[in-house]
Amino acid sequence: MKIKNIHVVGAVIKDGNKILCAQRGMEKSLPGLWEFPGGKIEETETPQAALRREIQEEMHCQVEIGEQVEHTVYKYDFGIVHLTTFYCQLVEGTPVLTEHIAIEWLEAHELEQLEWAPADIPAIQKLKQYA
Ligand SMILES: Nc1nc2c([nH]c(=O)n2[C@H]2C[C@H](O)[C@@H](COP(=O)(O)OP(=O)(O)OP(=O)(O)O)O2)c(=O)[nH]1
Repeated sequence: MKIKNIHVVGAVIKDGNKILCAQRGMEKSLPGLWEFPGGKIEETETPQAALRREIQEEMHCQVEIGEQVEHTVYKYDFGIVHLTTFYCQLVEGTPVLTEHIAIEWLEAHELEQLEWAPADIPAIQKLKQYA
């Protein structure tokens, strides 16, 4: 069977020096690992539109999307994830937990304390470097 390509966007939501980190549920793929909130890009969407939609759905917030942080391609056993992360600012609302089991606000140099989804590691490195 052909392995599927999964196009995903993630939001690096910054508030001052802190970055929002979200923990995946235990019943999902990559259980309990940390990620940037976001999700799959639907066929008709731009990455930015997908990210705005996902953050609204998952965290009940509105974000303004800035520059790209990183683009990574990572092969998991369930598919090849093409992950693009963008800097974001909250413009309305306070993040609430709907799909995730925990959130943390950490400084860039603290991000490595968490166990991240493997596709996120290049973004974590980059954020640390530019902090
Ligand atoms: N949102 C998000 N997803 C990520 C990141 N890193 C990473 O490998 N992923 C993976 C996890 C999922 O396989 C996919 C995102 O899909 P999703 O958020 O729409 O799906 P999900 O977790 O509800 O779905 P599933 O994989 O359990 O079916 O990308 C990240 O930083 N943010």
